[in-house]
Amino acid sequence: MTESPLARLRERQEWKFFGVLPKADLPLTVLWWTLLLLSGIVPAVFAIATGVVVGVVAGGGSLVGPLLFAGVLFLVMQLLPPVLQAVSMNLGSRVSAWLNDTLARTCVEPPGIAHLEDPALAEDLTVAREFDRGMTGPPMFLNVDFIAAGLLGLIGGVASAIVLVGFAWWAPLVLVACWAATHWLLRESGVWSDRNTPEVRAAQRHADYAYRLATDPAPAKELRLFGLAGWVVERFVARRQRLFELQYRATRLREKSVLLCLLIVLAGNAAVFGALGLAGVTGGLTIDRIVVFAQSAVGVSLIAFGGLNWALDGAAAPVAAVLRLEGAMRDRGALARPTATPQVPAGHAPVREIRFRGVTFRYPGTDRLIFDRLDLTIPAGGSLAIVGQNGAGKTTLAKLLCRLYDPDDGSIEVDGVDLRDLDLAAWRQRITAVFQDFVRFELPLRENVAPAGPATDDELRAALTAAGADGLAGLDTVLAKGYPGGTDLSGGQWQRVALARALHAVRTGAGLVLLDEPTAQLDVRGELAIFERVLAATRSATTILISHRFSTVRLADRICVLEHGRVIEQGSHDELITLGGRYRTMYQLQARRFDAGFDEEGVAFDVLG
Ligand SMILES: Nc1ncnc2c1ncn2[C@@H]1O[C@H](COP(=O)(O)OP(=O)(O)OP(=O)(O)O)[C@@H](O)[C@H]1O
Repeated sequence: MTESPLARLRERQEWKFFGVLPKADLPLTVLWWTLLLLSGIVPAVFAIATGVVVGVVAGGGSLVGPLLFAGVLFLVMQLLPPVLQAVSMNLGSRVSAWLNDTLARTCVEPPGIAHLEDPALAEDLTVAREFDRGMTGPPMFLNVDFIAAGLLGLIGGVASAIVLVGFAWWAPLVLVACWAATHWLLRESGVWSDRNTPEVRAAQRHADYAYRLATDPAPAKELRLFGLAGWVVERFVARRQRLFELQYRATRLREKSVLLCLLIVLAGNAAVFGALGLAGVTGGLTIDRIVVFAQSAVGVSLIAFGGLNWALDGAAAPVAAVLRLEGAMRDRGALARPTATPQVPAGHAPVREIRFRGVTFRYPGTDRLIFDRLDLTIPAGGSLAIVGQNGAGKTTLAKLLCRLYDPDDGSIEVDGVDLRDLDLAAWRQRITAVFQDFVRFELPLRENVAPAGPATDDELRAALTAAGADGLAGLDTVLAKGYPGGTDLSGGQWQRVALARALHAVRTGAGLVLLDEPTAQLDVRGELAIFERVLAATRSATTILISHRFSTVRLADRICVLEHGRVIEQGSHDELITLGGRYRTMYQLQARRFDAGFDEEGVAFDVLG
């Protein structure tokens, strides 16, 4: 089935661009279009007014009225452009703001996170995020100004063409066709058409990455240490160069096309002006009418070339990208629908147990099986440590518990209710976590500990003390350099703050605590003391600890060993040591490494590879 022309038009990114303008700012858009129409029509009316003045001069009569009218029009013609420019730029900024807000919402709103990891969406995401940086074209506020100039040409040209109908019906048709052909010829010759190719977008992504490597503080250490400064700059310059080349190639006027355009335009104008001249000579047209029509014939040329296509391509690309992402991210970040009315977990969930039943899971868009019919029961109210080699799936298990993804097969049940049938927001309110890559909010310590809501100073201090983080900074000190009075913390200090955040959440109702390497950056002495305190503070909750440090692992009530997507051993520390399986091997390996007299019991050891 072929699409209707209207449907095809609606699919065009230019159409989408104009559709977004009223969403960005309705009154400003109405004003913009009104000013555009006025600005486009006034010069054609001015041509008529000058014709009237010439007619009066030639034929006699009072000049006051015609001169006054022409004078007012002239004044309006002088006043409109700066006003239109200001409105265009303002509207462009509103469009930028709308796009940025929409993109932020689009990224944040889906309940899952797969949409942020999907390579198929990465290019659109780059275009949508970077459009105002000027890497592949002017920023939006300038583009809207260029678009206004282009539209003005079109409206002005059409207005002049309408006036020219008074001379001969064919004259405006010929001129409009000739001038419009310049658009078609130049566009078809590829002048504007390849500005947003995958190659441009890929170059943009690489340039952007190199730029961030160079300007962000985090990579600064490695750049210097590994002597990568030159490499980053070269990479950035090379990608930018490539972008410029692509841009240049895309915008370069092809000589052959231009020559053809000039010939067409020359022929059309020769015909019209020839006819005008002839009509003047043979007395078919009076001088005032010749003045009007000659100006109109010149006015039709406003349709020509213009930067309209070019500016529209540039402005419409991010709009189309954001609108595409809106739908795609909603789909990719969606989770399975509940089979019944979502249930709100009772009390401090879970009450009895969490059970993984035959859970099979691959990350979306990948083939590797992370869990293969995994069965695991986590009794509520105790602590469970999960151990296993790098990449065994420990963090993935925590992410599934947070329902950031759904299993491909099997189910995760909380007190017998499938996680998919629980009210997601209510479930997440009952979970707290310290992830390996926890967020270091550039906010005051207060909000780092209690980001979700207000807390009293006493509550905050209690959480900080339990996490061994008292005295790090004032509650209102911003934990980032670059803010007045701001400070940065060491890795271990940050980890204590993240622990305090989790402990505070437990105090305010979280019943499931996920700790993914929560003490990896703590010094050996601090680690044990703090972990014991954390266990005490989370006694009322169900705690899941992921760790390579057996000194903390052994403190958990139960331990499970994850390998090849399944649980291969389970039990208390003593039980697993007695069992003499994988846990015991790993434990002893680590104990031996740290057997250098740290601790008689071999308690203080470190990461197992
Ligand atoms: N977002 C993702 N998309 C695709 N694959 C992923 C993603 N995150 C992790 N993986 C893969 O899933 C596997 C399990 O990762 P996971 O982070 O759960 O391991 P882990 O047991 O926590 O490892 P570690 O001890 O190193 O922290 C790894 O092979 C990893 O490459």
